[in-house]
Amino acid sequence: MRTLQTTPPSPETTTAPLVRVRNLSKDYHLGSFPFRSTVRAVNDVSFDINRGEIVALVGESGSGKSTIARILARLEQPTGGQLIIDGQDIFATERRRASMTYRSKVQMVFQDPFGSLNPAHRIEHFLTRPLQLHGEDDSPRALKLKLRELMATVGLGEQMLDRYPHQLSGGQRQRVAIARALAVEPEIILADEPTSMLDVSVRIGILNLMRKLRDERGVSMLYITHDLASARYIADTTMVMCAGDLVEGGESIELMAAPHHPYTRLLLSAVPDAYRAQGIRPPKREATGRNAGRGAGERVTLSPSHWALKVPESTA
Ligand SMILES: Nc1ncnc2c1ncn2[C@@H]1O[C@H](COP(=O)(O)OP(=O)(O)OP(=O)(O)O)[C@@H](O)[C@H]1O
Repeated sequence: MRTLQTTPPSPETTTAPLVRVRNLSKDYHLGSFPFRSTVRAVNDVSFDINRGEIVALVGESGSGKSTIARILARLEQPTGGQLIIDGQDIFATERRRASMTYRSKVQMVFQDPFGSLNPAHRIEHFLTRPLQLHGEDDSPRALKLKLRELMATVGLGEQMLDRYPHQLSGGQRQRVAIARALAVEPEIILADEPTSMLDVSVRIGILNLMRKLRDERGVSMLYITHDLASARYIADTTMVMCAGDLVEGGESIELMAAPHHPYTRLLLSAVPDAYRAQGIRPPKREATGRNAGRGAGERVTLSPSHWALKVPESTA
C-alpha cells in the first residue's frame, strides 16, 4: 500500500490555480532525411485551471487539443514549456516519467469507452486495483464498501461489478472509466472527447455526471471537445484552439455570447441552433459551479494570468 502525503495544503496552495501551463509547445518530426518536416502541434500555449473548475478546450480536428491533454497526462513529452501543479514544476522535477503521486492527482478519461477497458476482465477488476493502491484500509470489507460507493457515485448499480465490458452499453462503460479515474481521488480529470463516441441520448448523462463531480467533489477538469454547445453546458471557462495556438479564452457563457476572435465566431456559426431554427427564444441558462450567481452577459473579473491570449490586434 502506498503512503500519500497527508500534510494539509497551505492557504496559499488552496487559492492558487491547481494547474498552470506556461509556454507549452510540441513539435512532431515526420519523415527522415532529406525529407524531414516538422509539425508544430502546440504553439506557446499558456493557461490556468483552478480548483473545482471545468475548463473546455475546443477547436477543430488537428488544432492540438488532444496533444495538450496527452502532455498533461504525461503520455507525451513537450518540446518546451512549463507545467506547474500544486506549485510543483513537473517537467523539471519529474523529467522522464510521472510519479505515483502525479498519477493519483491527474487522471485521464479517453474518448473510446470500448477500447479503454480490457474485455477479459470484469468491471470489479478495473476499480479494485486503483482503490487498493490509493486506500488506507484494503480489507475485503472496506474494499467492498468503496466499490459500492464508487459505482453509486457514477450512477451504476453494484450488480454491474460482476459484468464484463461487452455486457455494458457505451454510456455505462464510460461511467466505469470515470469511476476508475475517480478511484484514486484525483484533483483533476483530463477528459478527451468523453462523449463523442456515445449515442446522443446518453451524452447528457455523462456531462451531468462531470458537473456533479465538480460541484460535489470539487474535481477540476480539462474537457476536450469539438462541441461548443456541450462546453457551454458544463465548462466554467472555454479556451479556443486553432492550428496549435490558443486564440481566445473566457468565461464560457460570456465567450459564446460575445466571441472576439473570428475563428471562435466561425466555430459558433457552425453550431446548430434548434431554438433559432424554430423561431423560439432560448431559455436562460443557470450558471453552476464557479459561475453560480452570475447571469449570462454579466461581466466577470478574470485573473490577468488566467490565460495568455493571442488575439490579433484587429479583433482584440
Ligand atoms: N504522434 C504524432 N505524430 C505526428 N503528428 C502528430 C502526432 N499526434 C498529433 N499530430 C499532429 O499534431 C496536430 C494536432 O493533433 P491533435 O490530435 O492534438 O489535434 P486535436 O485538436 O486533438 O484533433 P482531434 O480532435 O482530431 O483529435 C495535428 O496536425 C496532428 O496531425
